[in-house]
Amino acid sequence: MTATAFTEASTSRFARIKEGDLDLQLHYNDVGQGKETVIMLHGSGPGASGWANFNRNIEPLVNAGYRVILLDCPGWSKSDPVVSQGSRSNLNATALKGLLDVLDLDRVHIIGNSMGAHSTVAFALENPERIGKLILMGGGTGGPSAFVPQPTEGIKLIGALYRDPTIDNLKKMMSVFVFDASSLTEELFQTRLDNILSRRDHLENFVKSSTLNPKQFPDFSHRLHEISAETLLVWGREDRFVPMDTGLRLLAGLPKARLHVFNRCGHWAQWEHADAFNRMVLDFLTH
Ligand SMILES: O=C(O)/C=C/C(=O)/C=C/C=C(\O)C(=O)O
Repeated sequence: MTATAFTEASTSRFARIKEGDLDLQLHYNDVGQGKETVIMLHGSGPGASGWANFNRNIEPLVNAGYRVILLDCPGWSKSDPVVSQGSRSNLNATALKGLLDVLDLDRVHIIGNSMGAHSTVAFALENPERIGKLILMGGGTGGPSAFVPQPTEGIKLIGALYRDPTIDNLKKMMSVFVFDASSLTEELFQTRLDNILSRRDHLENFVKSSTLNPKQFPDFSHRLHEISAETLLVWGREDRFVPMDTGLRLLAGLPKARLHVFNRCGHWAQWEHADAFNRMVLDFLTH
């Protein structure tokens, strides 16, 4: 399958899952065919989706012979709404388990971005037998930063955008999201704003969830040693959302982790440094 052969619409799928406390419809994109499957889990920004977060990363994996599945987490994009009162990392992990069972997938590699990385670690702790290799960008655990006051400026701007979804607030958030804001086009802003405004229920539920439990992403530091999977950590040196020392904490705790830090990179390494990121991921998965 080549780049022009697939689109968001042509790969769009829905699945009903009943798993733990969850009984809902999930949306996902299913691209390519292959013996090995790579799951991609997006971050928690308003209007995020698997496709929005990873559209620069699908094709190289598909061309290398992987099946790629992009899950829209509960409460995002075309998946059903949800209010999260406990750990959203674990809620997403439960949803992923439900989807893997529906799709009859025993074991998968997972690429998680920010919240998606927190959820990947939650999934790995709950389902160690279901994981191959892990790639975590800009996340993997909640918890404190030794250097940066929290909530960070980026997370505060995400909150402002959820409460007041205007183009100005979107641009404010995105301007600290990536290192080089001049790489963001008006088309990207508009697409993202359309995604945001098309699901006001998701926005309201996110605000409600954060009020019910401000700590949606628990600190897994004390359990990281339980994860035996090979793990590639990828961070932006200038990440203003989830500071780089979170990556050092993961590196110290995960027994089989290595860390790559991109210079001139914010919170969106897989998009800001897509070519280098894609090469690194393929190398990591194949060797
Ligand atoms: O609060 C956290 O630890 C996690 C924050 C995020 O997951 C933010 C992610 C933002 C995106 O990936 C996005 O596309 O908006």
